[in-house]
Amino acid sequence: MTTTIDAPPLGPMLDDIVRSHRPPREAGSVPANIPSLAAVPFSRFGIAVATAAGEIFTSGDADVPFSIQSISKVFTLAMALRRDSSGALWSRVLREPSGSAFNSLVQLEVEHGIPRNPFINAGALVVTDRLMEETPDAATAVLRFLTGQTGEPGPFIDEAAAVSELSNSSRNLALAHFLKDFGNLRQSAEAVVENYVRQCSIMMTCAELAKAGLFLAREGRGTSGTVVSRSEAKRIGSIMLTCGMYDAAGEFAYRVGLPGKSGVGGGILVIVPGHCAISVWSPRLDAKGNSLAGSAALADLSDRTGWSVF
Ligand SMILES: NC(=O)CC[C@H](N)C(=O)O
Repeated sequence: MTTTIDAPPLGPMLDDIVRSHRPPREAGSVPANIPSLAAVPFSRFGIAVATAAGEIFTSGDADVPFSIQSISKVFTLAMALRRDSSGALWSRVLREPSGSAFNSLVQLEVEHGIPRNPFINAGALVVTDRLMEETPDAATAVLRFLTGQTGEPGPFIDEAAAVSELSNSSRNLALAHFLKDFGNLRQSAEAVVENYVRQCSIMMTCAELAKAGLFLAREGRGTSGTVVSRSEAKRIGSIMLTCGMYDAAGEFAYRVGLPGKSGVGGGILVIVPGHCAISVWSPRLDAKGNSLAGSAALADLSDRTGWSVF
């Protein structure tokens, strides 16, 4: 990695990324099961970089809250690992790329209720179930964690969006019932899906999300102390790289070369270990459920800066 944070100047570069990648016309899709996301204008585009040194650079709609959706899976995993000193979580969920859609049922049945990784829906349901063992209202605990990391009261749960997603959650309920049938869920399927959907409905801005993810770029050290150990931070980054973009993880690693986690709200969180956390948001999605313009912008940014783990 030859390029440093401030050369070339990051602020003007981010402005240029926004100019180049903000969608000029409607393209891509919105998720069918989350009605509130269809109402977000296609032309929204924001980007933020939070540096290990404590600086924050933003451009475009970086201060507009959006639904973090599956990006929440990174934070729930970090929270669960903090409570999992025995490593028992890893007997309930694997760490392998799935090569399947994030909400696929097929693999879970064939593989006897052990999800491939914590970043597909089945794996995230197991992680949420683990959090609920100590904290029944896990979604509120996730919100508190994020508020703590951003140092601002900004993040909030869009409860109306959660209610509407919950009434369209047959597939996630099916996954949860499969997990329960295989003995891999302690709480009821309904309670786990409700917490999961509420954690997905957390609203954050790009600036807040980049700040919240910074501990992963700083060997586990967050804004107010250690979040996870150095080796856990490395491992979460490894799972982001191999599984964070579902069945497009290989393509994203090829184009961007950095650990990332997407959500169907159109956000992507990316980690440059030792340097910074980047978040980008553009609401329209490709066929795999990843932000269309967001992925392109990150490929462009990593090419311009040389930021890569390779
Ligand atoms: N990939 C995602 O962001 C999926 C999250 C969404 N809440 C779902 O479960 O379908």
